[in-house]
Amino acid sequence: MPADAPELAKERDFLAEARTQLGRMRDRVAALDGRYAGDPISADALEAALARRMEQLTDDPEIPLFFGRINIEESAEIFHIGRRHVSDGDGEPMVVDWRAPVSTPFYRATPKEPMGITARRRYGFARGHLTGFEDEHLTRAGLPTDGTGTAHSDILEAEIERPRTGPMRDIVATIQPEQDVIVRMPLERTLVVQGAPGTGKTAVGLHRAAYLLYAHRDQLTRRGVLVVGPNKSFLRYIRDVLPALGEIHARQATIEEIVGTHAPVRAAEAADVATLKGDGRMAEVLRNAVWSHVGTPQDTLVLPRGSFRWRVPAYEAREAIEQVRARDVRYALGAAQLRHALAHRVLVQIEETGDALDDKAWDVLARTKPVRDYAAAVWPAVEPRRLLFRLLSDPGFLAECAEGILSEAEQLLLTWERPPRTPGSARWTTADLVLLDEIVDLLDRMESVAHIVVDEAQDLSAMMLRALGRRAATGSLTVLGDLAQATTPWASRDWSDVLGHLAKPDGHVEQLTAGFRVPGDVIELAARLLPSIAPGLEPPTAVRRARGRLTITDVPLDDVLAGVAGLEGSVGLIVPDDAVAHLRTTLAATGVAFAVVGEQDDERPGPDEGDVDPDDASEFDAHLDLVPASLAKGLEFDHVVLHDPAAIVAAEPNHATGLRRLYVCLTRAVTSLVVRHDGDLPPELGAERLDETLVG
Ligand SMILES: Nc1ncnc2c1ncn2[C@@H]1O[C@H](COP(=O)(O)OP(=O)(O)OP(=O)(O)O)[C@@H](O)[C@H]1O
Repeated sequence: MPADAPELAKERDFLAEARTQLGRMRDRVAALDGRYAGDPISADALEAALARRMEQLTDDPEIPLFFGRINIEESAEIFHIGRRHVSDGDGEPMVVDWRAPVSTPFYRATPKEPMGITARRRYGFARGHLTGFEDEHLTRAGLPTDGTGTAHSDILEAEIERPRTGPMRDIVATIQPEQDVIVRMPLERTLVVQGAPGTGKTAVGLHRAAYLLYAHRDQLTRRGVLVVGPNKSFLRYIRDVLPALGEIHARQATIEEIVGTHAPVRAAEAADVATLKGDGRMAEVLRNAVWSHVGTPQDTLVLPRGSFRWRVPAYEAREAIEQVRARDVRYALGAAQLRHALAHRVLVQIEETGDALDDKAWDVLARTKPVRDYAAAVWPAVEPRRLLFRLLSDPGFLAECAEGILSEAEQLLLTWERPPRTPGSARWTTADLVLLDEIVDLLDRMESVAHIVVDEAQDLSAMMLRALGRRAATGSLTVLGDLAQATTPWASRDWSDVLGHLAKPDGHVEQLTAGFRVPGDVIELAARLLPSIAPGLEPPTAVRRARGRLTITDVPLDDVLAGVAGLEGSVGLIVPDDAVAHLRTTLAATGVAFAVVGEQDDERPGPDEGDVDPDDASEFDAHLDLVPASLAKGLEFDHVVLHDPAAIVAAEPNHATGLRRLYVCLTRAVTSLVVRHDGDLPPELGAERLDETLVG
């Protein structure tokens, strides 16, 4: 970093002035009074908007107001770039938002393609204090480069190498060109981002959400943005990222929470049953099941009106049904349209007698009891839970709906062995709720949000993807995932299938290849599994300078834990799920403070509801996290102790899935990884080829 003291002093003055101006902006908002709005509803909305604006303008002294600067060649203007826009008293920008178009060259300019800027400056900060800067001149030849056309940056390197603590942080100061291209893709584009572990998929997806919220503020806040993650612990891990970028309007949910509005999940089921329920063919079965309710009228509709009795013969009612069905509308709308079609036939007869009737009269006819009763008999209302209950408990009905779609064996697999007595007493599983979601949508079109970011998407079944696709029917999606990390039996093998199930066949696949998390040695070990689990996929290229520390050992776990106890940064002890309870007790006995990832899912007692150990840390804030292997996905820790890999593999329904789970667990480490085994390492790790020095 250059020791250019006068320039550094100038930048510090600029920072102080920017802070003053931010304070002024905040004071101005504070002086506005929502109560003077025209009516109470606008007043409430205005008050809420002002409160939000105040929140956005809050100055956190720990967070730098800007992290970069660019010099524009043509105008000779200088722009400081930060998390939010700050203007001076005359409305001139002092700091521009990182998402503004003017900021793009900060992320993407190279000496080869300077994008209209002459220089880029990056700032070093420590707890909000400006400590230095480094300049990169993009139009001067002969610069040292790292081979990618970008000069080496110590500040960038320090950010990438920093020890990890706590939940995930934003990467706004160091977004890389290949990542920035994805972040700023147009809203209409549905994208899949395939990337090996630690290539920044989650970070990129969240920054893309923040970018889209900025670039299409009205549309996105009105119609909504949804971030979907694999489980609640993961959502807790990422929950601070968007608020740190000033965005508090994105809903974050798991797929279980999304479909959980239909009924509570009360049971789990065998993998083969859940897999079949997640199969895309189920959509066709459910469609048949819903539409099987439409009957063939045999009787005449008779509608008494005054002294007349108007009639619609059965063959005309059949015709009306055909016409409505040909429109391919949702089932419930079809029922309403049938009532109107029947009423219309009566209307025409009345008009033929010389009576002129208007549309209101048409509506009234459609709502008369004889029309409603007749329509309800041939196009009855369908209750989703009742329908699914029937499908899973009545083999005859299932056979009718699944004919030519599911084999007899598959139908048998779907049918409940011991059916519950009523739909109300059914113990629904997650896969059932996804089916209910499909039925609800067959009945009535669901509302669509403007954009969905879905993480770990490789693990979703076809039916789950359909549930998300319909929620973005008039919007778009950013789909993040890694086929090599697929650990559900219903996972996708191909991104074009995923796009098909999302009903976005035109979406396209982007790749991220640079690994920001996992050090080289650890990648090399994990990559040995790739030929068995995802033959077409490449490991990431480690951009981290640190090679990392990798130890493979069979010494007792206590000794390993003693070895990592004093290390700086977070420690994740990843263990087979069924070892958690035992290790929890063992760790508690040692008096070490730790948290169990996922434990917060089961409502912890409040302060007045029992004894909460004050030493109990909450996950991601603790130095040591005990992590069930099934919840390791998406997380990272400075130091990982991976306990009993053979048992982690064996816990999965098949060996390939077990190896993928192991791959996920092996790739959580930022600095060091200890693989602790009992002499039974999975052969795919190539233990015989392990370097002597690694084997502790
Ligand atoms: N441009 C960047 N600058 C600094 N750090 C980065 C950058 N991109 C990613 N990282 C860091 O790399 C780590 C991994 O990122 P992230 O979790 O988004 O990767 P991922 O591809 O989603 O991984 P996984 O497949 O394991 O879920 C995070 O700590 C993230 O902050």
